[in-house]
Amino acid sequence: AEIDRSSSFQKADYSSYGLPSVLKSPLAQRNLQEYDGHYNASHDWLRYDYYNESCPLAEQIIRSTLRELYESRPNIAPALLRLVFHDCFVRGCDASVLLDPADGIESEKESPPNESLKGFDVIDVIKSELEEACPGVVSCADIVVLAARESVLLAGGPFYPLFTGRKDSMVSFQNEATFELPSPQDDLSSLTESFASRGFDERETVTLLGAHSIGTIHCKFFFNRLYNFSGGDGPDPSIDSGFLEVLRSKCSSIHPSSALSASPLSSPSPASTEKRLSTALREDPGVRMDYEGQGAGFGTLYYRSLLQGKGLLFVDQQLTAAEETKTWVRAYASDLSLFRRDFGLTMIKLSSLQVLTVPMGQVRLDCRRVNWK
Ligand code: HEM
Repeated sequence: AEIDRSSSFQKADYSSYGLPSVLKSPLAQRNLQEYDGHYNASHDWLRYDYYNESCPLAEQIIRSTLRELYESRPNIAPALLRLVFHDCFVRGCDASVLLDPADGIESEKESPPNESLKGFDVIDVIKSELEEACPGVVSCADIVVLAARESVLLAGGPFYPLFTGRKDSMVSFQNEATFELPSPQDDLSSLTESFASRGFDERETVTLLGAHSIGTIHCKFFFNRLYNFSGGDGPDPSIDSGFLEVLRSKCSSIHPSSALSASPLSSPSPASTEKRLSTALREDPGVRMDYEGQGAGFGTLYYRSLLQGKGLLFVDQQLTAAEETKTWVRAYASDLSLFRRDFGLTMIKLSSLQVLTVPMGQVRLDCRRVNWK
């Protein structure tokens, strides 16, 4: 993509996004204390505007490249938002999800929960622009978090400030990706346990799942809810009946054998199964998360749908299964600005999980490969 280096973006001015007052909220204070503790403990090098001297245009280049690509491919925004979750949730935000399989590397990309991840080519484009501007300086891990931040903004979500200075991992963690990423079939207690293991409380878990306001979910991830829920022969009783018909008709073309069985993503899948799943994905039309065509509203529509029994994934609908989480679903359904504030703060927290900083890690020259000296 061509970069317009002449256009000068202003340095992020958080006041125009209303963040300073946000940062005074109790949730923010708690989060910031956690970040401070985190950074002071071992990560003194993550800081605001890390590339100020070494690559002053870095964030602008990421922004303008994405904006240009987004014009013709708006689905890159949901893809990159999902990518940051899958990177940061598995051993932290270290770009390990970007590594291709190679000698000695069993890549996370090839683990079943990552099978339908997209956006790797977009990261490559951004990386090559950055390499041209400042060779060997900007890490892939920073690109992943900054690209997700721009994607949220492009999709109509909030802006949030991010520290930079992450380094890239030299290993990929395929087993962890297979077993530790949550499953679309998780019930509420598995979901909250899984997010608690990464330091997110129930409120933050509800907040993060608001990312499912945008993008597409392939039918195979919820097909069992339409016909043979829990191994029985009826639909999931928590689905609104009119919505059930809509979903059945949207997913009528997929072959039931390609749908997930009871516990699909929690066990490793042999190569033959992966091939079958990829073929199935190509034939699966999926359902857009803003299926009712009410505009790509980032936020409240998702939570309002949950309150009406119109969640797509079982795990989404589980947010209404207990008061502790349902309270936040209700709050976000009716208060867009509360959701936007919390979402920004929780994305800051997600983007700061277990980062690698000097002297650990490296700045990969190609995000798909480790630099071997
Ligand atoms: C319990 C936790 C989660 C589970 C089980 C889960 C699962 C899924 C599944 C199965 C899909 C559909 C993929 C496809 O059809 O190809 C999806 C899509 C997506 N997920 Fe999640 N997800 C979770 C949490 C999150 C979080 C925390 C984020 C980001 C902060 C996120 C962002 C997205 C986005 C943006 C999409 C749409 C991707 C696209 O259209 O390309 N998810 N997720």
